[in-house]
Amino acid sequence: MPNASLVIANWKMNGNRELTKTMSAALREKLNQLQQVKLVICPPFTLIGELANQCYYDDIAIGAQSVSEHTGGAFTGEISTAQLQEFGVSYVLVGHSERRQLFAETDKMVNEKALATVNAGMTAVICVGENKAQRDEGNTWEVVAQQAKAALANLPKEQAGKIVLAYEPVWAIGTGETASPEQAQDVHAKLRALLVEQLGAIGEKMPLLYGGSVKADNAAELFAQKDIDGGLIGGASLKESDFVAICQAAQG
Ligand SMILES: O=C[C@H](O)COP(=O)(O)O
Repeated sequence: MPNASLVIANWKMNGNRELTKTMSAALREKLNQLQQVKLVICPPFTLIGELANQCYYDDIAIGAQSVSEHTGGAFTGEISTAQLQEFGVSYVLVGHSERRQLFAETDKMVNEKALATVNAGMTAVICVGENKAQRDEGNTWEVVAQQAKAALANLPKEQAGKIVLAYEPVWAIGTGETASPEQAQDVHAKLRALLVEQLGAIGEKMPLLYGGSVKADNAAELFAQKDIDGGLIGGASLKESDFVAICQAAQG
């Protein structure tokens, strides 16, 4: 039986005002059947206000796809934690592989962004994952552990409740090539142990999400794994019927 508790939509640089309406309406219709699953949507910055208005009366949380590690000032193109919070944002994706690869975000920046997010009272969804070459060379866990440890550096234990980890193998993102449930569970179990080692008993309860080509037809099997507590969904979060089906798979 799936035991997933958190499903996060990452629209990336997709979507428009219309999608904020149709997606929130589609989810609203099913919310009473999805009570065990926390739903979060991370639209592009410009759609956050509109989506927050659409979801105001629903139990759907709003997330941002990134945030600045700085609190304000001369950082053209950036956005601060306070500016996000003013629009009702309560989750922030941190260290997504696209940010790391395409926008040169380093482990140090990921750590600073995660700390800025939790210190502001929001939940940081820290993304980690190996690329194809790293997996083929047998370095998956080494890479993932190093990213996770760096991202969690200096995190006060009492803030651990505001951290979610998302394992996203880079080779599975947007490729249609999903990690098998066994491959994903293997990494999740190791991440669970790492969290317990670093943060103590709360590590047992911290949500661990899987992301990478999660679709309506493979979600249930992934979510049924012991240490997979939900999903970070890209492409399939842009179509109402697909995303609703994934959320239903999480509910079980
Ligand atoms: O943030 C979401 C992940 O990058 C997964 O994207 P995807 O579901 O399109 O593979």
